[in-house]
Order: sequence, then C-alpha cells, then structure tokens
Amino acid sequence: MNRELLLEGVGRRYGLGRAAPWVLRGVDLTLAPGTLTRVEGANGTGKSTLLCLLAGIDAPTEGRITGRPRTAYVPERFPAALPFTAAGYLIHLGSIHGLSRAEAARAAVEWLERLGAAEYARTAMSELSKGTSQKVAVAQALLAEPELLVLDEAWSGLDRAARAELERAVLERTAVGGTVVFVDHDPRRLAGVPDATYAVVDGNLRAVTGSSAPRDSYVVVEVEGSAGVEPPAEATRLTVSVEEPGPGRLRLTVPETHSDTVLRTLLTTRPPWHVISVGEESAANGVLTSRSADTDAEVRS
Ligand SMILES: Nc1ncnc2c1ncn2[C@@H]1O[C@H](COP(=O)(O)OP(=O)(O)OP(=O)(O)O)[C@@H](O)[C@H]1O
Repeated sequence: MNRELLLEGVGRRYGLGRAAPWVLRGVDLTLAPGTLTRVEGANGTGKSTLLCLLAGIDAPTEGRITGRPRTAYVPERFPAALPFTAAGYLIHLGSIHGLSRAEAARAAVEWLERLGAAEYARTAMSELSKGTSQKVAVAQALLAEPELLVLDEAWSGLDRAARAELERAVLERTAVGGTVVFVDHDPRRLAGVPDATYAVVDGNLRAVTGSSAPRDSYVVVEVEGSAGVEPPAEATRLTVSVEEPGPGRLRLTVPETHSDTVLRTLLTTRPPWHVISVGEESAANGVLTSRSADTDAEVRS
C-alpha cells in the first residue's frame, strides 16, 4: 500500500428515513501505510460498523472513503457452516484474493500450520470447533498478504499459541508496509504497539493517548458443561483466552468489566454451565485468589 486510506465526513445509519439514528457521523480518519491502529469503545458504540466500512463490505450513508488497497477482513462473526473443507475454503478464498490455485493451496497449508490447525485441513467447516473455525477465519484473511488487514475481535476463541501467532502476523504485515486496524476486548492485546488508538464515542472517533489498559483487571472463570457442548458465543466473544483443562471443563480469562455478563450468559444458557470457581488473575497470568461460585446467587446483577 503506498497511499493513505482516507475517511472524510463518514456517516452510517441503518434503516431508511430520517428517524434512523446515526451510528457514526462526521468521521475523518487517515490510515497510513505500515501503521497499526486500535479501535476501542463500549459495546454497541459502532466499532464493527466502522471496521465494515474500512474493509469495504459496507458503504457509508454519507461521506467518502478513498484509497482502499487490497483488503482482507476477519469479521466478528464468521459464518462457519460453509460447504467446504477448511483447506477447500481457504483455496477458494485465496483464488478470490487473486492467487493461483497452487499458490492458494500452499498458503492455506502454511497458515493452517502456523495457527496449529493443519490436522483439520480436510475437515468439513461445519464440523470444526469454534476455535478451529476461528483459525480458518484468520487464515483466509492472511493468506493473500493483504495491504489492509481489518480484524474485528479476531483473537477471540483462539488458543494461546494461535493468539501469539496472530500477533506475529500483524507485526509482519505492518513491517512490510501493510496497514492493520483491529478491535479486541483484551486491553493487553498488542499493548504499546499501535501507532494510534481511537475510541468510538457518540458516533465519532476520539484519539486515545497513553495506555487505557488497567493491569490486574482480569478474572479467571472455571466452568463445567456437558462434554462436547460449545459455550455460548456471547460468552466466548468477551473472553480473552479459553483453555480446556479437561473434558467439558473450560477456563475462561475475562476482563473484569465483562465478567458479570459472561457469568450471566453461561448460567442462563440452556443447558446451563456450572461455575466451579471465579478468581482474579495477576499481571503474570497467575490466579491469585479464587472463590466458589456454583450458583446463580453468586452472579452480581
Ligand atoms: N445491520 C444492522 N442493522 C441495524 N442496526 C445495526 C446493524 N449493525 C449494527 N447495528 C446497530 O448499530 C449500533 C453499533 O453496532 P456495532 O456492532 O457497530 O457496535 P460495536 O461497538 O461493534 O458493538 P460490540 O462491542 O457489541 O461488538 C448498535 O446499536 C447496533 O444495534
């Protein structure tokens, strides 16, 4: 990418008619080649709306977006039940991104390997676990070396090794002059690395200076459900790491600000998940304290 992506007076509202509220309005933004930009903001403020506009999969209601280079996008929700195997899907997407079939096949293998999902290359997309299907979502965006990479909570649901690999991939992209924009619920994600951070506030972007990442503000929640049953997407979306210490058992690391929502979602889903413990996580990732939380009564409302 050798020129800037420019947003000028960009506004977006959904629905027809003047009564439809503006989600974004009057957004001016310049994204230079080789830069990493973080977008943050409370739930429902318009982060995904902005990322869809940046990625070009949605158009502004008003204003202009110019200079978009070859772009790839990891959406917040990946349509996993596609009629492909994982590798078949990646080869298909690689062709759409302009790779030859052989190049796409090579890139598909490379990215599935890098993300620790090589063994699922021939598995039907509809049979992949959430974590593996998220790896495919990430691989499809990386395999054609995009000039603009837009990541909407792309780390969500990945295991520790794949999360680190995606961070590496982001740094590789910017190192070769690519532009990367991301949203992530974990304030520690690539902390200190972004060239710019913006918060979506009242439909516009506010530059964030300094770190907004409070340390020691994570909660580790251990839950138990039926083996093989996936936790609700609303809960995993807000977690920064998911580990599986045993069959049917999950250890979720959740920003403290989202822990009540995650617990409530897990306890109210059908069949409900049993909460074994809730503990604080230290900056060094160790659980400092934990308390039993095995009934609904433990959830603050
Ligand atoms: N396709 C759509 N049709 C109608 N309204 C929409 C659509 N997409 C988003 N919205 C609304 O626009 C607002 C902003 O949504 P958006 O998903 O962009 O926020 P967000 O900051 O990404 O939220 P979250 O952190 O929960 O992902 C919300 O009120 C949402 O309901």
